[in-house]
Amino acid sequence: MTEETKTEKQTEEKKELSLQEKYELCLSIAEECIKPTELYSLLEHIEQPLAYDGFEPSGRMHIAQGILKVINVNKLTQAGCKFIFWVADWFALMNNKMGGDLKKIKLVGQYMIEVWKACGMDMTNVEFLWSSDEINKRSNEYWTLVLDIARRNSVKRIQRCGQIMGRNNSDDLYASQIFYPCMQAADIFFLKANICQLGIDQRKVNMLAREYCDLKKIRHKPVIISHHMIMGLKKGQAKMSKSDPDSAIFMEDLPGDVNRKINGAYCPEGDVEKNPIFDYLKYIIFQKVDSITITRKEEWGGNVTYNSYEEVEQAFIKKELHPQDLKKAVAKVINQLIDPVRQYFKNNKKAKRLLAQVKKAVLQEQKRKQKEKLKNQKQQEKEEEKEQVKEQVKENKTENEKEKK
Ligand SMILES: N[C@@H](Cc1ccc(O)cc1)C(=O)O
Repeated sequence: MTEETKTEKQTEEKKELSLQEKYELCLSIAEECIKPTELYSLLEHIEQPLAYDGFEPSGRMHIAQGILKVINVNKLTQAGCKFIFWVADWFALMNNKMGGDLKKIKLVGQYMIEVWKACGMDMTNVEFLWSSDEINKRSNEYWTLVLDIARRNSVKRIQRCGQIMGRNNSDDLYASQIFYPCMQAADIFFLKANICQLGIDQRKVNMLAREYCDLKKIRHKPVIISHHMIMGLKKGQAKMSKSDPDSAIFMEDLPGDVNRKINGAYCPEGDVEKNPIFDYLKYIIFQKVDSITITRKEEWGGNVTYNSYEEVEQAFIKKELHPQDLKKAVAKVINQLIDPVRQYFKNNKKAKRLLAQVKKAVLQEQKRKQKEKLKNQKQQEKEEEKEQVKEQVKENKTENEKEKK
């Protein structure tokens, strides 16, 4: 094990925590918590609260889905929770992922579970449940819930949840994308989750579930602990994007990919706001290591070790630390953090085969999407041409009329 990874934070060790410590550990995940007082009471009165997160198996896995999720899940299980990962295979299908091919979606789901296992998720109190299996097992209960949620909400209200499927409010939705939010809200009650531990992009549907509790007079509403969404690496990219491979580090990126992407990342000198490198430092790196060492020539200030995120931030703001030197150190730590995943997929035969299948499916999906985009472009061009012809005819007509007069 290397120097950096040897100093993994204590949160990953098992020790009995006080109520206050558990509460603070849970809150440390939150960009937003609704509501902290309810969270406290939950931890106080329930022996093992149930937390859940869901994910669409939809392609490659970026570092936020990988390492950030592991950090959050480990914190919650250490705080005494049980954690359910909802493998949202049907949701990926409804959202037209992997060309709507459930077989491919399931393959990606298996791959994602393997990655989490490989990068240090403590599995003791973690369970993976596949949405299609669980819904089929208790289908009456599930669909009764979904229909009740659907009948109590307007189409407009459901459309406003578009962000949970990566859609804008103004986007045209498929009919399946109207089912989707109703089903996601139902999941919370179906799974009997006490805590919704999803990204802040999922807050609208979690709020809808809390509103549903008001309508149904359900006393204990689910507590929402929403985590931060890590920025994309390029300038102005608010979030990581699977369609732009350089916007994020992916869990099976090679060292050369990591170095290139971090080197090309937006990191303006002296500015820590809207700076993705600082997002990585705060939410990933300093969650996993206690210090980071910058190696540089004597003439540039010599080597220096920072023992906290705040120390790096201060040095950067004071311009004692140059973006280039920082990037080199950041790339090195990221490479160390994802190396166990690389090794696992290299050395474990079954995992290796799975990765090859996933890569093939992802490639097919990319091609399909490109084709679809091209088709849409052509369609649009055709429509524009039609419009132009119409305009022309109109103009000619008025010309003729003028001449007649
Ligand atoms: N909407 C989530 C996936 C999800 C699906 C169902 C859930 O109950 C929870 C989460 C995503 O975009 O990744």
